[in-house]
Amino acid sequence: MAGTADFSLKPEVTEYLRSIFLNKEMLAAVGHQEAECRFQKLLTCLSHPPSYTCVRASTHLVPLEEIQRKLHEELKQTREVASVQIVPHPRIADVLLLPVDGPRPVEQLSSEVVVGAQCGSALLRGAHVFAPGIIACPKYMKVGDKVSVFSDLEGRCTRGATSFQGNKVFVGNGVAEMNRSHIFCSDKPLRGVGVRMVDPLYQSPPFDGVLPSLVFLQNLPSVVVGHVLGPQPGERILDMCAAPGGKTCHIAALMRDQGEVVALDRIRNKVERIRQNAQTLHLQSIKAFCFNSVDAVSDDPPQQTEGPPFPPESFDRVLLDAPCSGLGQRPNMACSWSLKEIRSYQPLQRKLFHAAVRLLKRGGVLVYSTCTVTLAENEEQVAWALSTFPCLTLEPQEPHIGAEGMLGAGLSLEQLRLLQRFRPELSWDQTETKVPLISRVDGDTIGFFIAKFLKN
Ligand SMILES: C[S@@+](CC[C@H](N)C(=O)[O-])C[C@H]1O[C@@H](n2cnc3c(N)ncnc32)[C@H](O)[C@@H]1O
Repeated sequence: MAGTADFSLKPEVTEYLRSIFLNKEMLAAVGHQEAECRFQKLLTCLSHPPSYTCVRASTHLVPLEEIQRKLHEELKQTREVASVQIVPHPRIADVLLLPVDGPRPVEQLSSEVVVGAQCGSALLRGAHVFAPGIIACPKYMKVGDKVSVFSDLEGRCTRGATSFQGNKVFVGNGVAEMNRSHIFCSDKPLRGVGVRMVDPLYQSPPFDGVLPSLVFLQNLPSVVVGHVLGPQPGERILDMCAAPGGKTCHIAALMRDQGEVVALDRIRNKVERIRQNAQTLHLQSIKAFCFNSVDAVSDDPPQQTEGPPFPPESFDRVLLDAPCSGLGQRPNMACSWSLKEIRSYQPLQRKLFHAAVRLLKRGGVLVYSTCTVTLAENEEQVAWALSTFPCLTLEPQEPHIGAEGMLGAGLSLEQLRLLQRFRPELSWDQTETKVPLISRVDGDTIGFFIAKFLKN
């Protein structure tokens, strides 16, 4: 495939991931060759975007067909998108899908701009190059010049360089909106678009600010989480790690904004984002607080305030969308984290899990989710939870459109069947570009994991 290479990781992290995907249980089940092949496909597909953009529609405000029509009109009129296909998801009633065009045959130019790996990943999702993301550009680059944009995978390019021969990947062509001197020699803080992408490797519809109260950009597995939690009008729900509030808002919408959704996050300015998103989507049942959820449960007599900490058994349902190593995110061309950083999440997730179980009422539902692919943060956490909390049992999930849980953590086949792991590597096939969008969507997602528990 033209353009992007495999997901670039520190060698120790690649080896760690390989040991997960080639674990003993997996090798016994599928054999060495198939396990290795799946692992290689995983590394490749993580560096490419899914073949569609997923938006969650505000069906608590307006019927889906009307949102689909409005979105169509809006993209055609204000964004001047000539033809746009918008398809409702066949099983999820509040999801619209828009195909991404790519990888497109784009010819490389002689003038090169180099950006950081994070910026490069954003370009694959349809962004333009913001000036602070530019690391190198031609010596005499001026406004209006046509340039090819490359992503520096290993962070080796020197800021201000005029060229770069290291490990880089082509992400498309654009037009400079700033001179080189403005980018590298200005005293003022750099702002704004430095290169406008006119011929990106992947073309997705420009979404920023489109129908803000009616459509919300969200990965398909993240939308599935809200449905699996199954919130009902009038209930009291806790979202323990909520910012920026995508799932919080979905939960409130599924409850028709009746009841209470308590959203906690440890980072203050991120909590503000939850409030902004709730306001934009006209949701009043959300109460957001800045708080460390590890300490969100207290045996002290209840305070008069409505915020945390809360007495045990305060909530009908709890969502623990845990902070995680994020290795399922797509497209992601490079991750510079050390193995120590990747492995640091399991203990934190367990502390959060303890609080989650205590805060949940008996008969209540706990959903645990991550956007990563490791066993340590997914199936191993489930095995640990089932042995640590005898009151918990695994529950079937609806909808269940992803794969089963992965072998390797000692869970039974029956238990694995109750888990939902989105595994893009299982259906990744670079030759099958003609398969209709609707047959591809459920397999072509970010890497994601969902477990649903009942507290007995
Ligand atoms: C995976 S993100 C959540 C995404 C969010 N659920 C959504 O759908 O928009 C994890 C969040 O957990 C927050 N976080 C990390 N540790 C936390 C803690 N101890 N207590 C509360 N929030 C925490 C992070 O700030 C981050 O916003």
